[in-house]
Amino acid sequence: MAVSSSQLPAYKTAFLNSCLSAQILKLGSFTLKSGRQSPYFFNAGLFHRADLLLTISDAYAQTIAAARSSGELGEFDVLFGPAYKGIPLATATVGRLAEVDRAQFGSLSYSFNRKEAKTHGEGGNIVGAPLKGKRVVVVDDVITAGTAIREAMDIIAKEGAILVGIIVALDRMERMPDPRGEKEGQELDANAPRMSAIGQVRKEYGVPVMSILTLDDIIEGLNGVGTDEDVNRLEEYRRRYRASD
Ligand SMILES: O=P(O)(O)OC[C@H]1O[C@H](OP(=O)(O)OP(=O)(O)O)[C@H](O)[C@@H]1O
Ligand SMILES: O=C(O)c1cc(=O)[nH]c(=O)[nH]1
Repeated sequence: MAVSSSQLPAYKTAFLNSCLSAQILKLGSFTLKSGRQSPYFFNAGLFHRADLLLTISDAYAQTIAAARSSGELGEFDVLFGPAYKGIPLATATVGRLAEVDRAQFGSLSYSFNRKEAKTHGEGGNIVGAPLKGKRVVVVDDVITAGTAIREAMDIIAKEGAILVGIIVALDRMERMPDPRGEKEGQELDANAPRMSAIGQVRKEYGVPVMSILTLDDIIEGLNGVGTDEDVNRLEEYRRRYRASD
């Protein structure tokens, strides 16, 4: 299955094709951390091969560099990768940014958290650059309900750092879970529109949240390439869970 959409920029098409050929983006039936059943899943753990790691770190680096040039993203000192999948992503992206523009990005650092604090040796749960007083961009794979990104932001605040922006590979564009529960097959209340976790973070923290791909891009790319059944399932999921922002 090879995507060649005239509606998507070339870099998105190339990234989408890499994700499909390495089965990083899979179609089927998956249970998300939020409990939702999804017809697609983005497994960033599969960017382990050298050429794929270069592809994704280049996509993050180009998106960050463009946002810096346009002024959308302010100055920053550290890329922070939340454990676990954010760790190789932030680390590889720091290296790629220095290759893209050594004068501007050569002194950037990476930093990440341990899920469990270390009690011997250097101790603590931050590895890499200490965060105190530093301006930080978070690099992660996916934001769905926002649980993981909020944990990352709590760490940044606790360490005394300043959040400047967030970048993810995929914006799933879905509404935050309804605290009253969401039963399979039950129509979600159209009178109670809910924002995406990304929209909520943008509003609450006033920082840019950038993504390389969105669910709209995936559907656009797969139109006429994937099976009708797969595309219909994606469209139905988007219709059901679409966020209000
Ligand atoms: O927005 P959310 O609903 O929190 O879901 C998205 C997050 O969940 C997964 O990470 P997970 O916390 O499972 O950790 P991992 O990186 O160790 O896989 C995934 O990698 C995203 O970061
Ligand atoms: O919501 C999730 O748990 C989730 C979705 C997705 O596409 N990829 C992932 O790693 N987690």
